[in-house]
Amino acid sequence: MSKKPENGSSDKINADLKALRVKIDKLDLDILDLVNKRASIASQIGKVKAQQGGDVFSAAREEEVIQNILTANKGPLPEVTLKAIFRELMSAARALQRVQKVAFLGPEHSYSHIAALERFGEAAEYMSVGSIAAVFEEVSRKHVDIGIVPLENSTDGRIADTLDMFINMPNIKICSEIRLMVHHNLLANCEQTAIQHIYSKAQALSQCRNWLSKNMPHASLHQVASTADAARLATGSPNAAAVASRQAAVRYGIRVLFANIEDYANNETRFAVIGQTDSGKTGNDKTAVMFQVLHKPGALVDILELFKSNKINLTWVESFPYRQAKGEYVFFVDFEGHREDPKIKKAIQAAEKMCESFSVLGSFPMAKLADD
Ligand SMILES: O=C(O)C(=O)C[C@]1(C(=O)O)C=C[C@@H](O)C=C1
Repeated sequence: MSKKPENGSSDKINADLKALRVKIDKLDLDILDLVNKRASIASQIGKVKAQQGGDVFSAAREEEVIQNILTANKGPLPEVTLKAIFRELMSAARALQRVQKVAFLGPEHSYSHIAALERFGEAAEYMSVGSIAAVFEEVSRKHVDIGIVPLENSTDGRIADTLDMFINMPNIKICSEIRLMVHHNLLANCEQTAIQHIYSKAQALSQCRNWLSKNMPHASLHQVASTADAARLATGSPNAAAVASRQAAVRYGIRVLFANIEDYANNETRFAVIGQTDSGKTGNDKTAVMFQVLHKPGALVDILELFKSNKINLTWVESFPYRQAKGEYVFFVDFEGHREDPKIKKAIQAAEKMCESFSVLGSFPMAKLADD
C-alpha cells in the first residue's frame, strides 16, 4: 500500500506547485511579449522586402537563425524542440509578410506533405496537387510561391518524374532541400491473416519489398497514386491493408498493424524546394546543376576533371535519358559550395563552355536530417 503524504507535507507540495506555476505564468507573458516583438520586426522586414521586390522566404537567413539558436542553446531543451519552435515562429513571420502558398504532391499526409509542413509550418497555405508535373506547373505559373518535390530516396534512388520536369522547365530553381526519414507502416482495420490486398505508392512498396515478401507472401500488391490514397482505400475494407505513414493512419482512422516495415532503417528521401529564385550564401551550401556533354570521347571525364581540379566535392551524380533524343543523356550533379564562391564560379564558367547545354538549378543551404 502506498503511503499518503502527511497533511502538512501535501500542503507544502501544493504550495510549491503553485509557486512554480506562478513563475511559468510570468515567463509565458514575457515569451508572449517577445514573440510579438519578433513578429513586428518581421513585418517591418516584409515592408523592406516588398520595396526591393525580394522573396518572402529566405532559406539562407532561416538557416542562419536556426544555427544561431542551436549555437547559443545551453539546454535543457533539445535541438529538435528548438528547431520546431523557431520553424513555427518563422512560419508565422512569413505569413505576416505575405502568406506563402506551397504546392506539394498530395493528397494530405503524403510524405511530401509531411516534408512541406516540417519546413514551412502551420502558417503557410498548402495546395495539394495530383502529380510532380503539376507542382512544377503551379510554381511556373506563379500560382504558388513554393513547390515541394521528391528528388531521391536512399533505397530506391532518383525520382524520375522530378528530373524529367527540371529538363522540361530549366528556369525553375531549387532554393532549399529537405531530408526526411521515411518510416513506412502496415495499416489495416482487419487482422493480418485476413489481408489479401496491399495498396501503396510504387516507391513505398519497393522500399518495403523484402518485409512484404517475408511477412505477407500471399497478399497481392497494388500501386496507387499516393500512400495517403492507399490508407484511405484500406480504411473501410475487410481484407485490405496500406503501406503509409503514421500521420495517414491517424488521419484516416486506420490501425498501425506493423510499424517501421521499411527494408533499410536509414530510409531517407531528399526533397527539393522549388521556386523562381535560388538561395543566398550561408557558407555551408550545395549547388545543383544539369548538363549535356558533347558527343566526343572523354567529354564527361573532362567535366568531372574540372570539379576535381577545383577541389569541388560532388555529393550526387545521376545520368538520366534525354527523352527528346534517343541515346542521349542529361547529367544531374550536386556539389558542395555556392555558385558565388570563386572556385565554383570558375568551374561553372569553364563547364558551360565545354557542354552542349548547362543549367545551374540552384545553390541552397546544405540540409541536415529533419528529425535529427
Ligand atoms: O530575415 C528575413 O528576411 C525575414 O523575413 C525574417 C524571417 C524570420 O522570421 O526570422 C522570416 C522569413 C524569412 O524566410 C527569414 C527570416
